[in-house]
Amino acid sequence: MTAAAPATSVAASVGCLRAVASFSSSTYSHFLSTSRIPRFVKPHFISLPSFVASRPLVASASMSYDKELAAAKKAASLAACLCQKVQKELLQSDVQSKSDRSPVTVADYGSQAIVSFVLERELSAEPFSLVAEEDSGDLRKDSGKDTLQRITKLVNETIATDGSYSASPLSPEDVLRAIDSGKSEGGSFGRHWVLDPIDGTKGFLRGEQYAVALALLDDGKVVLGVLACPNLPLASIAGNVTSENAVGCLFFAKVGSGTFMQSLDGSSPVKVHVSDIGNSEDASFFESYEKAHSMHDLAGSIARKLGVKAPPVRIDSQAKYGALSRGDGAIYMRFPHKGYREKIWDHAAGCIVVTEAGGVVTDAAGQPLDFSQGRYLDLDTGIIVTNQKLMPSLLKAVRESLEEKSSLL
Ligand SMILES: Nc1ncnc2c1ncn2[C@@H]1O[C@H](COP(=O)(O)OS(=O)(=O)O)[C@@H](OP(=O)(O)O)[C@H]1O
Ligand SMILES: [Mg+2]
Ligand SMILES: [Mg+2]
Ligand SMILES: [Mg+2]
Repeated sequence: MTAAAPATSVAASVGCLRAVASFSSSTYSHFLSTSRIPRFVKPHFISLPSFVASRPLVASASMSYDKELAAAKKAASLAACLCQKVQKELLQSDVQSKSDRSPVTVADYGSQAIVSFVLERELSAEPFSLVAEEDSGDLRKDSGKDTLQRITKLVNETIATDGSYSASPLSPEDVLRAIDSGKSEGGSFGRHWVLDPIDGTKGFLRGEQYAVALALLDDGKVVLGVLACPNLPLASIAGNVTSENAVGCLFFAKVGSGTFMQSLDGSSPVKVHVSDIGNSEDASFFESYEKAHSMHDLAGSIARKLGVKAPPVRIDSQAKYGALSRGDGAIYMRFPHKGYREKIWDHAAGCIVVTEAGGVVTDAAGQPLDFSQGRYLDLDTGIIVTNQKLMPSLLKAVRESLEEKSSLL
């Protein structure tokens, strides 16, 4: 699945404003009054006073996270509106390069500013910690002034379409501050939002798949995740084909509650489930579009061992996790080249979207991903994702292929 359909993207972007409006803060005001221990008594950087230490250590199971999920859906949907607008008008001049030479666009910055703004507004009673991909360094330089003006305009226009924030428009300084709220280091204690404002920037630039990926960690565990995929068809993309033109999916998952998908223009959510294929010959697999991001030859050798007949489906971004969560394919394999360190924002939202849909996400050694170690994932070799039935044979094939590869070196 690659190309976005321009006509349907326009329809989705108009519609998504309706959907965002329906996540109004007033609809969950009752959750504010029934919330658990106030967030302001939960310090992130200092030693625990006894009244906080008495709080159950395993927070996730008993928490509802309803207002956080509503805020996350609203934030990601509004950010997706901004991205859709930019993708339609994409100009080469909008693309900057970070020091690692990865691309970054006005939409990456604008999306991060919007998510940060919306979460802070919607959850103002809670301390706010955000681990996010972008920072404002380049925008603060003289050479970034015009870009910053453009981002500020885009952010204000997008926020205005929602109608629930009546305050005066954000200044460029407000936008820089909102972007820089994303500098948190995360960790194993307390709550941290994790954001990839555009995952798959290269896909975004090609006019293809990308995702706004937002998750919440509580004491190091992912407890909710939202994936907005503006160009992903609402219908299945199994076999790399789709019969329908309508695009724009919002996946969301909360610990213990399953995974749901709705259209970005606000249809009712439907519960999704991973494929229940048990015979690997019938499975199809996803992998990164970019060869530089994952060793396609290694995934190919694993697929041959499993007897997979279908060719790989190459799409950008965590849209792969979303598509897998609804059963469009059964396996996702990702084997970065030596030396690359995976970031938590590239997997946190996708991971809970798949696991709550009944899937399994592990590293190449079969260990669950650990999101509690800061901005990076500390993992063995690669990431594999599939359903419960296929995981044992997939792990075996991965182990054998890795052994063969290392014996050749
Ligand atoms: N060398 C290398 N190896 C592995 N991964 C890398 C590498 N370089 C970048 N990245 C990260 O890949 C993110 C894009 O996700 P995907 O790999 O799924 O997309 S793609 O299909 O390859 O476009 C991409 O996320 P974004 O920067 O948000 O687009 C990067 O974090
Ligand atoms: Mg990037
Ligand atoms: Mg990314
Ligand atoms: Mg990104």
